[in-house]
Amino acid sequence: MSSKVKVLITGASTGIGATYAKRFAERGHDLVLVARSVEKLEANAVELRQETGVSVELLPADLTTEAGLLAVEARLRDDSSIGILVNNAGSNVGGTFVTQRIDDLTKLVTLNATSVLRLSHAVAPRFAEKGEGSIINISSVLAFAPEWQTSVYTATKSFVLLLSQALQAELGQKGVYIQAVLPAATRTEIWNFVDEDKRPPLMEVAELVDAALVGFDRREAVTIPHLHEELRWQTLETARQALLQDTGHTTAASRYLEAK
Ligand SMILES: NC(=O)C1=CN([C@@H]2O[C@H](COP(=O)(O)OP(=O)(O)OC[C@H]3O[C@@H](n4cnc5c(N)ncnc54)[C@H](OP(=O)(O)O)[C@@H]3O)[C@@H](O)[C@H]2O)C=CC1
Ligand SMILES: N[C@@H](C=O)C(=O)O
Repeated sequence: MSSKVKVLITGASTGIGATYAKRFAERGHDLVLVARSVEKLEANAVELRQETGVSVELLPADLTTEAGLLAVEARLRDDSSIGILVNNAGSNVGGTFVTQRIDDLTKLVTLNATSVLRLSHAVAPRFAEKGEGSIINISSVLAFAPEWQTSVYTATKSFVLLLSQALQAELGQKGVYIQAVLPAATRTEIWNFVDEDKRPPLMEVAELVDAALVGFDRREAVTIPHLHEELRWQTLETARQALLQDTGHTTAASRYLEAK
């Protein structure tokens, strides 16, 4: 049993989540791994136990179902040894808004957004009470790019970013750390829905996660590993705050006043 806090990672069977599992195991954290594919989870668990000696528990769950969400929420609420939650599970769907099936879109929202909300809410009271605990939410740079790709996926990633920033504002003062990680194109199976010749240049997943963990160790609120010019993010945030400061008027802006 590790003396370090236990880490629960969703979407830990492949890609970014599986790499987070490897890295946290290498740091000596016991793990709880969540995904649908028991076979992949078991294979990862065997390798991680052999390589690092940490405890690895599997919690197979489909986070687009009520039963799956309830099972993981209960574990997060009841297991006080879990001190880090990585909300990573996510998917995308191909096609355009008008061609995508609404069932697929509602599942996408449940996985990418509702699961982040519900699992964060399952741990936040305990973390706040204890005055410590971390939540890593995997958003995307597409949170800034509604015109770039499928609309609903982008909207879910904007939700994750804004929720993370709001929770950091509320819970940071109580000792809880919330990190929003915004990857850009990274080599994982999520790209399977895009033809190989249509994919952008991809960052290797270990490079992405290692950079994100540097941000985590620095307690950075928003971590954007692909963004080389940090000033671009800082400028966006400054402009956002300035916009908010200019919305306290009681009369409409002159550009909306019709000539009398
Ligand atoms: N790769 C990239 O370019 C980028 C990825 N991201 C985000 O990174 C996160 C991880 O994605 P990535 O590693 O790339 O993709 P992968 O497809 O490689 O991994 C997705 C993970 O989520 C799990 N998952 C999918 N559906 C469900 C479900 N219904 N219930 C529970 N788990 C589920 C999968 O496991 P299983 O199928 O076994 O359930 C898998 O472990 C996502 O949130 C994604 O939006 C953000 C920006 C860029
Ligand atoms: N392309 C998206 C993943 O599918 C993303 O960059 O978030």
